[in-house]
Amino acid sequence: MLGRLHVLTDARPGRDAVAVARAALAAGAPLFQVRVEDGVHDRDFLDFAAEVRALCRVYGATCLINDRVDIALAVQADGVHLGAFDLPVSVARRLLGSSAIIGATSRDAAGARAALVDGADYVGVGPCYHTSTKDGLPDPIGPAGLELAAHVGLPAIAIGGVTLERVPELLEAGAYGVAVVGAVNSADDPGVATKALLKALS
Ligand SMILES: Cc1ncc(COP(=O)(O)OP(=O)(O)O)c(N)n1
Ligand SMILES: Cc1nc(C(=O)O)sc1CCOP(=O)(O)O
Ligand SMILES: [Mg+2]
Repeated sequence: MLGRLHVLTDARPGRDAVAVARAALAAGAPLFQVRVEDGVHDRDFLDFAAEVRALCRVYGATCLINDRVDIALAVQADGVHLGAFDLPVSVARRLLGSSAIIGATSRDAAGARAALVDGADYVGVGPCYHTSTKDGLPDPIGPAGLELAAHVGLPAIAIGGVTLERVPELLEAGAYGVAVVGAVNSADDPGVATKALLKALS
């Protein structure tokens, strides 16, 4: 079953993303998405992904790779998350096979319907709120925008500015789950933050 809490790695310089991953996984995070900053060398992405993938195995969690089908194959991840500028879902499916988990970013209902037709397993819908984690995003769609994309037949994972306090309104709008960077990676205690998010999602 697809996890309801997707924790994305925060590999910005100066952060110990692996320590955060270990704490979140130990606290029960069911799914990690390995995401690195633009410009990271392939070799470094590969090594980091292999480390997180190995940790996910220890804790029985799902491991997805952001953007990169080749790295997912190389570390035997469970799947990938793909956006508008990444490989199409259909190509990733051909390369990864039917059992791979493939997520697609959707910004509206039309995008979510396209992801469904393309064979995605879930849609990452956002930005739901303002986020300081990523630049260049369109205006936030809010719970109302999420609601439109969450009812096309694929599990919707709300992303962008998701906090513990916002989880109830996102679930109310039809989210299957949430994806977070800051809410876990910038928390004083990533394990405690993970547990609180899981409780809110249950
Ligand atoms: C769950 C989830 N939803 C959306 C995204 C964003 O993906 P994308 O649009 O490809 O942007 P980058 O993350 O690659 O910068 C995501 N990663 N995860
Ligand atoms: C990686 C990413 N993609 C988004 C999108 O809307 O496509 S928002 C986002 C960053 C999410 O970080 P935080 O939980 O700290 O707001
Ligand atoms: Mg992408």
